[in-house]
Amino acid sequence: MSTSWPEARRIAAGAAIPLPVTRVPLAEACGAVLAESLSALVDLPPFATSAMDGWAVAGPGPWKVTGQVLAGQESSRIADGEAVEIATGARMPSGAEAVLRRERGFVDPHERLHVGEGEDPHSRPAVPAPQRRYGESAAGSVTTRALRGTELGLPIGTDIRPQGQESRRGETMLSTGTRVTPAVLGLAAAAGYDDLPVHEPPRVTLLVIGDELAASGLPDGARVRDALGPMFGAWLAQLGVRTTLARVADDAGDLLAAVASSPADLVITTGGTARGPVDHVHRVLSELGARLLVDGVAVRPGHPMLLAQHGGTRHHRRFVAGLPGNPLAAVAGFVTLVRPLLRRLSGLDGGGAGAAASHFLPLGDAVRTHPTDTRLVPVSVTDACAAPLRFTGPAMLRGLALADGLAVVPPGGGVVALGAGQRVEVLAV
Ligand SMILES: Nc1nc2c(c(=O)[nH]1)N[C@H]1C(S)=C(S)[C@@H](COP(=O)(O)OP(=O)(O)OC[C@H]3O[C@@H](n4cnc5c(N)ncnc54)[C@H](O)[C@@H]3O)O[C@H]1N2
Ligand code: MOO
Repeated sequence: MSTSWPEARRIAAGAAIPLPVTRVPLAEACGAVLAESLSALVDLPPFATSAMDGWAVAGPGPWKVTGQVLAGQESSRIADGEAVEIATGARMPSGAEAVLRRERGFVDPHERLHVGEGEDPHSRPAVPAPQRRYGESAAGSVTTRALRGTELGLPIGTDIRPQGQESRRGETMLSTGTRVTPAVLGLAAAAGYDDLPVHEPPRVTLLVIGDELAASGLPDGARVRDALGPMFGAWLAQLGVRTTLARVADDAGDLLAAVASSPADLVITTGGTARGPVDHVHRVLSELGARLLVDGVAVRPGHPMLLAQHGGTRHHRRFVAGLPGNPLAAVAGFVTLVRPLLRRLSGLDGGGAGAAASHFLPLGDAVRTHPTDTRLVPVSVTDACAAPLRFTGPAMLRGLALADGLAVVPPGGGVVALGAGQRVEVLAV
C-alpha cells in the first residue's frame, strides 16, 4: 500500500533524531549544524572604534592635533579642543566625541585641524576631496551657516562605531539548528569563538546497484554509465554529509553484506526497488529484519521508493533509503525521503540562511496532473514563475540539469491540469 507523498515526507523527517553533539574547531565546522544558539562572548565591536580614517576630535573645532592612533593601538585621553589622527578600526581615545573624515578636514601649518579644505596646497588632505563637501547641501550649494556650524563641533558620534553596536555580550545572534556557513564562521570568530558545538555530521553509505553500470568511459554494449554515484556523492557533500560510495552487483548476497556491514547512519541504495528478476532490495531488507516505514509512495516519478529502519539503538537509529534506479525517480526519492531525514539527523530545524528546502511560486505554464499521485516536475524559475522544462522522463536528467527546483503538483482527482499562475511548492535541487 503506497503512502501519500506529503505523508512520506513527514514520516522521513519524523523518523530520525538529531545526532550527538560535539565541539569542533572553527576550521572543521563548516556545513555542520549549531547544537546551541550562538551568543556573542564579547560586545561587538568590543570597544568604540573609528569607522573612517581621519581625526578623532573632542569638543568644538578647530582642534590641536596631539598625536596618532592606529588600529590595534591603545591611546590616551584627549581633552576638548584636541584631536588625534586615527585609522579605521582604531580604538577611540577616551574623551573623543566624533571622527572627522580625512577628506572633510585639513591641518593648517600651525598643526590646527579645521573642517573643510585648506587654501595652502601643502595643507590639503592626501586623499582627494569628494565631489560633495562636508556642510554642502544635497542640492550642491555650500551654505555658510552649515560650514560655520560644523566648525563649532561635529555631531556627537559622527563616524564612530559604538561598543556593542552589532551585538551586546551574551545576546543571541543565531539560533540552535542553524547551518554553519562561511559567514557564520566569520561571525563566530569575531564574537570570540575558537570552536563550536555542532551535531555530528551524518554518515552515509551510498550503494549503487546494477551489473549494467560502468563507472567511467563511454557506455558500450548493453552497459550504461552510472549517473547516480556522481550526482548523489556531490549532493550529499553539499548537505554536509560524509559519504562512502560502493558499487554493488545485482546479487542479493552482496547487497545483504554491504548493507549489514555499513556503520553509517543511513544506507542509500539506488536501483533494485521494483519487482524485476534481480531487484533484491525488498528481500534483503526482510532478511535483515528491517522495519519498513515507507514502502512505495504515490508520486511520479519515483513510486517504488522506500524507507526502512534497521539495527541501531533507541538513541541511535539506522536507516536504509531505497531509491529507484531510473535517475529522475531516484532524485524524487532523494528529495522526498533522504533530504528530510538527513536534515533532521543533522539537527537542522529550519533556521538560518539557505535552510529552506522549498518555497512557493506561481506556475509559468499549465502542468498535467496525475489522478491519484503527486507529480514532481523539474522547473526553471524565471520572473518569479516556475516554468516546466522538457526532457523530464523518469530515466532522464537533461531537464533536471537545467532546473532550479521540482514543482510539487498535487493529485488532480478529476482535474486534468493545474493552470498557469497557480501557486505550487518548489523543492530546491
Ligand atoms: N513491471 C514493472 N516494472 C517496473 C515498474 C513497475 O511498476 N512494474 N516500475 C518502473 C519504475 S516507475 C521504476 S522507477 C523502475 C524502478 O526500478 P528499480 O529501482 O528496480 O531499478 P533498476 O531496475 O535497477 O533500474 C531501472 C533503470 O534505471 C537505470 N539505472 C539504475 N541505476 C542507475 C544508475 N546508477 N545510473 C544510471 N542509470 C541507472 C537502469 O539501468 C534501468 O534502466 O522500475 C520500472 N519497472
Ligand atoms: O517511479 Mo518510475 O519513477 O516512474 O520511473
